[in-house]
Amino acid sequence: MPESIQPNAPRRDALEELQLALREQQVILDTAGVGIVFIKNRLVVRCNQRFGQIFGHSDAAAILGSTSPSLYPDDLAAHALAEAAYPAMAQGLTFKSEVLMKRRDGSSFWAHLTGKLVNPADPLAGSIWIVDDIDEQKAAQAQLQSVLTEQNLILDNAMVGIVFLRNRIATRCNQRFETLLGYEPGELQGVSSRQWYLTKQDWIEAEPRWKAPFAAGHGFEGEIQLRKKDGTAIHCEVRAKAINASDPEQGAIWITMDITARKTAENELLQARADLEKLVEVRTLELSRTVQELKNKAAEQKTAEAYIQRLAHFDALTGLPNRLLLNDRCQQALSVAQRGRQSVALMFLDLDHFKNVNDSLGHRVGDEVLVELAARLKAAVREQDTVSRLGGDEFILLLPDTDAMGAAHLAEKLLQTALQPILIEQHELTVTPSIGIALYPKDGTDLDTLSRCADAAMYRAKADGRNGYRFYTAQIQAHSDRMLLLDNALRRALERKQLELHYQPQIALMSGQVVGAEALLRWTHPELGAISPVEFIPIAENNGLILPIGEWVMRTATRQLSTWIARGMAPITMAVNLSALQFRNPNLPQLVTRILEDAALPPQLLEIELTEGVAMTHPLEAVAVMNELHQRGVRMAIDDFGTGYSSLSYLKKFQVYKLKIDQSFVRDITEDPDDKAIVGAVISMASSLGLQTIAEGVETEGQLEFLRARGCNEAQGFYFSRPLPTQAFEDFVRKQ
Ligand SMILES: Nc1nc2c(ncn2[C@@H]2O[C@@H]3COP(=O)(O)O[C@H]4[C@@H](O)[C@H](n5cnc6c(=O)[nH]c(N)nc65)O[C@@H]4COP(=O)(O)O[C@H]3[C@H]2O)c(=O)[nH]1
Repeated sequence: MPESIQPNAPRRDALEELQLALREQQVILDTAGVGIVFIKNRLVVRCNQRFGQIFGHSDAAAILGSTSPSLYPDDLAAHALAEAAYPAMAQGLTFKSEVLMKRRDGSSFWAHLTGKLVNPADPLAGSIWIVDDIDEQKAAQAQLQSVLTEQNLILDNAMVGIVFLRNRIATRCNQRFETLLGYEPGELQGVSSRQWYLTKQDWIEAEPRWKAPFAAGHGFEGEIQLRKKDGTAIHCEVRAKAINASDPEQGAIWITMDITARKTAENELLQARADLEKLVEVRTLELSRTVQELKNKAAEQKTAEAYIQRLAHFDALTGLPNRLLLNDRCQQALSVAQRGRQSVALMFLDLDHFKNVNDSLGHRVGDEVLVELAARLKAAVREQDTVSRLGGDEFILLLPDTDAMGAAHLAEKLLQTALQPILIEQHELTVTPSIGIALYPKDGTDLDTLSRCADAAMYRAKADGRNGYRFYTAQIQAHSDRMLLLDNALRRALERKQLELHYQPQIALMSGQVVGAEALLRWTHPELGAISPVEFIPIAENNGLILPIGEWVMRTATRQLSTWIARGMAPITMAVNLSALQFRNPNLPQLVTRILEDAALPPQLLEIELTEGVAMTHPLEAVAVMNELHQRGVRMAIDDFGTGYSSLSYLKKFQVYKLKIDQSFVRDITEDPDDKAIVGAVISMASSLGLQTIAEGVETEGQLEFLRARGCNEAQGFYFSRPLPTQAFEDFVRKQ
């Protein structure tokens, strides 16, 4: 603004110099970045272009003449400035201040004012003011300030600990960081971060962990354990970043969170999970054990059920079907046969004298014989046939679609098969079966009837000499019907007093005197009449009735003898037959003693007759029982001697008193040289063993003479007398 500043110098040179100086000054003023104004008498007297621009004038001249208060927002502000500035300026000082000023459009702006009086000694000479528009700078400052304030606010209220570290020294931190580590406000200022590491080693080792990411411009994140002021350790999660990656000297900001509680919770959670896993493992193990146990139980149960099923349907010893299964199969076979008009054969097979095997060799050997026989029977039949075992040595074979010829053929085959020796341990055994056959529909249409028929036929086969087979016939039917009838009738015979004893005299051959009586059982049925003991004794032995009947016989006979003696008869012996079943009763010796005591009879007057078979089946036990009876004074006789096969060695051991020569030898002794030889040998052998002999079935004088000549001690038979009723016997004795 050269035209704005008019020089006033009188001298030309000086004037020119002045003008030059003024021009220079004007250039300075015009190019100055700040507004410069000369105020006099509160009026803008002169100013540079910039001043005008600052106040909103495009031309500085436009502002000339304006009052200085108009440059301020209001008079009050103008007055306050004047109050502040003029006293200092009056002292020649430069006044500096930042004040709010007003532009032409009325808007305020911040300006930096520098003022000086032209002549401090004369304030009216005016003043020079330099106005620097610092509004933008001010705004920026304010903005910065507000940002800083916000930052501080954030810093102070942050929920995480924040620390600024430079060269690992805390330059600043928020309160959270201090409380996190248990320090008072300001305590950590300027403190090395070593302070909050657990050990120096930790602190040293931590450095490379964050240095590398910082250098790469990355942040660092990690979990570290820090130490509180009181020494306790806390778990912290830290995130850090260099303030300026390219200048590590500027330090880094570290954000720290106490995650001890979380960590503890996590650890607890981990522990809980581990515990849970362990528990689950244990439970799983327990469960799997339980499952296994259940499986085992189920398997056991299945096995048990299968076993029960087997037991229910199969014979445990041989594995053959039992009666239950046989019933089933028989029903099926019969209904098939009925539809197809076929014949079915039912075969009963029973081993002859099997009891002897059991009795002499023991049940184990007996069992093995049965197992072997079962296998042979099974191998001999067709697949559709059923071989079953009812128990003991009884087998039933069900043969579907088999007629008489087929059954006979198979029976022959079975007899041959059974005949093959069976080797058990050191024993070579041969068993023979007796077979009875019944046919559907001829003999019966149901299992029960067919069974009865086959059973009866089997008994026929046994009666006919064993080791053979018989078909069921009408004759057998009649026989088996009678057996059944007798069986039933015998059950009531004792109580109905249908039994009676007859006595057959036994004669001493030297003196001809009656020295004994054999008690022989008689059964007279009201309808059936007299029934021979030969017929009913086997039935009684079979159904067990022989025990009470036998006891009755012994009691009656001994009592009778006692009565006779009481009536004056010379004492004789009373021979009583004893069945195998009675002999096997372990209480026999006591029973005999009791009976003798009851009858008040001396024991030596009782003679117990045992058949050879009875004594020989269990020789050792027989010896024991006989010893016992012998010790009690009872005498024993071996009945039917010669029909069996007594071992001489046992004979010596038995406490036998007498041998009774069977009537089958006596019958023909007058003619048959063999019988003569046998009877002669028996008598001399008995004599050499110190045994008495009695011959039974003596019918003729010739027989008697032979026996007497050979030294037989006694005899009985029709030649002397038939068995007699009580009174008749008494009469017989008296008459002799
Ligand atoms: N041919 C012929 N026979 C003669 C002669 N003398 C006697 N007898 C008969 O021969 C049998 C002898 O009896 P046993 O051999 O013990 O044979 C007896 C015996 O084994 C059995 N018995 C009879 N009574 C009893 C008894 O009370 N208990 C037992 N367990 N069995 C008995 O019945 C079988 C038959 O008895 P019984 O019919 O009384 O037949 C008797 C008898 O009457 C004779 O000169 N010639």
